[in-house]
Amino acid sequence: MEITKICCIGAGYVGGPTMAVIAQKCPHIQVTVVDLNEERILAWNDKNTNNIPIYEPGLDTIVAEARGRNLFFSTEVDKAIDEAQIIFISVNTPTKTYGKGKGMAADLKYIELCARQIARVAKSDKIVVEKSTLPVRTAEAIKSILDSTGNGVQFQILSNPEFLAEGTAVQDLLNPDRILIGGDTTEEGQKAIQALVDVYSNWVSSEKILMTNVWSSELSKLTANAFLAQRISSINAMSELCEKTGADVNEVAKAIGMDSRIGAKFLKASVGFGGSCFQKDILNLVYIAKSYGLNEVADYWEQVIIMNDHQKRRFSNNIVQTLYNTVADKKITFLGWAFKKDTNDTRESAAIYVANDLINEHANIAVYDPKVSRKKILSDLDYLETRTSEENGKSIFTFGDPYLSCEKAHAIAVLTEWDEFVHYDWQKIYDGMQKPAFVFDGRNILNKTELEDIGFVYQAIGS
Ligand SMILES: NC(=O)c1ccc[n+]([C@@H]2O[C@H](COP(=O)([O-])OP(=O)(O)OC[C@H]3O[C@@H](n4cnc5c(N)ncnc54)[C@H](O)[C@@H]3O)[C@@H](O)[C@H]2O)c1
Ligand SMILES: O=c1ccn([C@@H]2O[C@H](COP(=O)(O)OP(=O)(O)O[C@H]3O[C@H](CO)[C@@H](O)[C@H](O)[C@H]3O)[C@@H](O)[C@H]2O)c(=O)[nH]1
Repeated sequence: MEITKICCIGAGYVGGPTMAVIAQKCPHIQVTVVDLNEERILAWNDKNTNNIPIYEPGLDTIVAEARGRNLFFSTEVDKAIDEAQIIFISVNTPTKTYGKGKGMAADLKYIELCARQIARVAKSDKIVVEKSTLPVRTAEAIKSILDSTGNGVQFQILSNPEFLAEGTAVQDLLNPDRILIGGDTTEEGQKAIQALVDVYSNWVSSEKILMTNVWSSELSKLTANAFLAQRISSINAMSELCEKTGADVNEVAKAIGMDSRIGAKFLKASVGFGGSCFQKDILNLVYIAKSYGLNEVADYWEQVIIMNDHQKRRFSNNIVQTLYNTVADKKITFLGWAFKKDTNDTRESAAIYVANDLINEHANIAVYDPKVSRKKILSDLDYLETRTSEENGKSIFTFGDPYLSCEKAHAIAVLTEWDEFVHYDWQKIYDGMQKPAFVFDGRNILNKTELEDIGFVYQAIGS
């Protein structure tokens, strides 16, 4: 089957960049990204590609090249579904905040709505691709909804999880480690797999395209995130032991990372991992394991989250303790609010939880982040429902200039590893601060010797 029209439901951090790259690499395919969120679609269509809703290095250039040619952003969901041969579902699958599985299971209501909408609208055969991260066996539920229409339309469901990391999304999409496609072993299933393989083959070599059954594909995504997050919690656990013993976690990470069986990546100790995926996907994995009665499996993975929560809490406790057991009315400057560098995404960022703890201790928090707005910071805190929006507003001070944000501060906490923080004039910052001037480096990016020579009291993670 020659694919000429693709539609993607969900113009978020996955749908937007993924479809932009498909459109760039497949000029013969019309790619339409649809979303219910009008504001988001308007921003994707903004004449100035600096204003697209997602900040990812290189994304604006790709959008500028393909948009209007074969890449379209629209709120006309029905029309796009009707026209497309392949429909990607890239909607959000957050942790449930209500009912059975609250706080653990993935909320599949948006997925189900998509399936029902496709079932209602489709008049010709479609390949439906799960791009969102989903619990293993979700394809079964989607299939059941799609096959109940009685209108004779044939649907093939594929699982094609996305492995991009934010901040490097464009590079990850252009040069993926692998493309995973799960589908049925039937002849129709194999044809559908081949149609999707043909799309990716426009820029990904065949040895990187892996085909499995649907359940393996769905579960591989949760497994990959669990393994990645586990490495961070493992090194963070060691960081605490390093602090007690005089070992240095950076040295330990380097030493173990040189073992080719362990590998050097994802061993950076930090204030704790954030982002919309790791916690959500591990909690989902834990829930699935429990639902099959696999309590040891569930407990094993839950420990990754417990360790991460401990790491965030340890960081805020240490700030309070070091500042003579009180931060009340003190100015603590946060450099960074995003969950990692090179993204404007703040979901589950460690900064939110550290700020929340310090506001409980009556600190004033000054924030500078090159890509995150005051509105976003306040909504992140409001979401925790620890106190009123008004109270949050009175505790948070945001700055567009990093030097101003540090003026008269009692302490600086580095929450995101933005490159620019390393290159600041730290002498100038020191001169403007209260003394002793403390720096708590939650990302281990600053030069300890240089800072101590200036006069800072410098504390990193794990040394
Ligand atoms: N963010 C990442 O880096 C990443 C990477 C890999 C996989 N994932 C997975 O991809 C999925 C999407 O994540 P995201 O970060 O892009 O989420 P997101 O919240 O940024 O985007 C989802 C979009 O879907 C839209 N939407 C929801 N229901 C809809 C409907 N019925 N019709 C039309 N639009 C609808 C929302 O308005 C939103 O704009 C999740 O399952 C996530 O786990 C995310
Ligand atoms: O050694 C490390 C590596 C990462 N982090 C932190 O871990 C979090 C997640 O980082 P990263 O994995 O790079 O970004 P995400 O965009 O969350 O990407 C993860 O989650 C995505 C969504 O499922 C997957 O597609 C990706 O493969 C997976 O890496 C961030 O807070 C990082 O600062 C560390 O603390 N130490």
